Amino acid sequence: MIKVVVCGALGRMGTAIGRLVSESPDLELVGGVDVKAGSFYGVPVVEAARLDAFLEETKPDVLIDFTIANASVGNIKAAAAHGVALIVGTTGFSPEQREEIRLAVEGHVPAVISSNYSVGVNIFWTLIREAARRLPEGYDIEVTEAHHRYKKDAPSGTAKTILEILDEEVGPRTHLHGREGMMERGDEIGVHVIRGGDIVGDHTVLFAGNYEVLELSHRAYDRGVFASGAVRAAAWVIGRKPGIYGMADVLNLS
Ligand SMILES: NC(=O)C1=CN([C@@H]2O[C@H](COP(=O)(O)OP(=O)(O)OC[C@H]3O[C@@H](n4cnc5c(N)ncnc54)[C@H](OP(=O)(O)O)[C@@H]3O)[C@@H](O)[C@H]2O)C=CC1
Ligand SMILES: O=C(O)C1=N[C@H](C(=O)O)C[C@H](O)C1
Repeated sequence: MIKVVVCGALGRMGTAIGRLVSESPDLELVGGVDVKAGSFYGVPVVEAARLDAFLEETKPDVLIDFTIANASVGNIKAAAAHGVALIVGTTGFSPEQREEIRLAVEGHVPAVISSNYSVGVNIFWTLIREAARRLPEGYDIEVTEAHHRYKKDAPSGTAKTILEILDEEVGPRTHLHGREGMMERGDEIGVHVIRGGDIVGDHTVLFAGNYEVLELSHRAYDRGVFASGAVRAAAWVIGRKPGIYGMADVLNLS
């Protein structure tokens, strides 16, 4: 059995992941970590300050982290120091934090890090790459994302991954976050963020040319799509060489 600890256990994603791990025949949920102690699915959730001691006591094979960027970096370092494999779904990292994570992980433990664990979004990213590569010059590009009212980071991690893909395929362009007032369109990529209600996660890329618009969209209806991807990655990551992997590796898309 693969022993799993979930960081952010009492959050929206931690709860969904904990349930799937507890129901899996191949995985054993040994506990959770959150800001406050508690329990979930019959196992303890310990306070964040006890993470090191908890890893020492429970000796998990994998730690799944869906918390917040500032907390996640420390959780990743703790797991790597204990030789625990990682699945990281947290978004909103700064470039400096990404570098800290890379240094903590590379050469130490295998880690899957993805801004989106759904199968659909991972296919969506390949379609965006293909469209951006094939369309001739002259198409304007706009990226829109919508999420629930509680989401803290903006734009979403998925939207940032989309922008990375577009930059790779069409060359780096300015990312213009919203528009207001008088302005002429240049060759920027417009980025638009919507927050409201209980929207699980919508992303759209629009390529607008003369007399035609190509629009690619993905809509998640339930967090289960992210949770099941993260749990699938947890089973996959065991036994891999140390280093950073993406969900495309798990799904064999690359
Ligand atoms: N990659 C993907 O597929 C997906 C990624 N996400 C990302 O996952 C993250 C979590 O999302 P979501 O579950 O909606 O957020 P929630 O706020 O519901 O859950 C996060 C949980 O982490 C807790 N937390 C904060 N600091 C720590 C810490 N140091 N150690 C342990 N737990 C801590 C929070 O406690 P408290 O509330 O008390 O601060 C909260 O319970 C976000 O970054 C989000 O963007 C979300 C969905 C899919
Ligand atoms: O916070 C969320 O809810 C989500 N976050 C991820 C992101 O920032 O891209 C993935 C998904 O869209 C849901």
